[in-house]
Amino acid sequence: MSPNAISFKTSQASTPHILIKPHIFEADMHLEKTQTHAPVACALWKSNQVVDAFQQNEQHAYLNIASHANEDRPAFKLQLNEGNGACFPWHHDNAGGGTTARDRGSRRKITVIVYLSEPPTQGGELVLMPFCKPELERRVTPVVGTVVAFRSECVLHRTLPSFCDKAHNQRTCFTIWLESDDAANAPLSCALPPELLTNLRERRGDDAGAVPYSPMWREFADKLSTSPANRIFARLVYREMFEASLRECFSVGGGETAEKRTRVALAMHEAHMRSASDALREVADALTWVLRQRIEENK
Ligand SMILES: O=C(O)CCC(=O)C(=O)O
Ligand SMILES: [Fe+2]
Repeated sequence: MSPNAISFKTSQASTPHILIKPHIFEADMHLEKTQTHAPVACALWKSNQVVDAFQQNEQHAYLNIASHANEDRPAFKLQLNEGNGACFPWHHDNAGGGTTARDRGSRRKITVIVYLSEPPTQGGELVLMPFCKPELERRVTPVVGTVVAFRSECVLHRTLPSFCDKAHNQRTCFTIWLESDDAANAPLSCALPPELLTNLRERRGDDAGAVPYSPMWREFADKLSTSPANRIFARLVYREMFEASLRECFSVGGGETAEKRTRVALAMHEAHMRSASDALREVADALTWVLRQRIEENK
């Protein structure tokens, strides 16, 4: 298995920075040695059963799940989390990536995870956080026999720090990504309704802040929650949550290496946020207002 890494892109053009997640390893099914070591999982990958299940269900037709043959199949990975607090920070699964079958992050639509071990002694849950919908937050305990499928292009998610004291409760799973032919990562149009633009303009006046946010921002947030476009705002709206999870993920193990890794991860996060335009920030502030309202309502 090889270390699981995260790639950060600070702009559309820049080459990604790669940082490894301590104590998390993965094996890519495109590699022959993985196929040999995991023949059952490999047979499932090659059978396209999971793709078929999504394609044949009319309810999922809008997702446009694509079929791929042989080497062109989307990623299928085995994952081992050794514990010691190892975790994934908040992310979407289609945040860029290359164009080869192995690294085609941009078309991912659905993530299917099959858990394979006893639950960790502590933590390790997968947390799903639909955009601006705190009432829909879900936690999944990673226990053998559990299968979870979610729209990873638009649902922010992470795993919580995992601790285990026995070999059989090291967190193991395999992950199947389903892609669509429409490039979910392409430049996104999610036009603001004109009333919301007017609302922003009014708020920008001399009496800044005196004009309230329009309740229509709630509807806009709802639309965004099922669109990959929410990725543009997620880091700004959930900035503290992102930061805390990056610290948790990269400081595992302590010492100089962990400190350096954490510093780099946080610097990338900051750079991402700094690169946001003023207009984007303004919209993110309005969406943050929606999120805070909803958190209050759910108390
Ligand atoms: O291990 C999990 O439960 C989630 C992993 C994940 O989010 C990913 O591989 O992108
Ligand atoms: Fe993910």
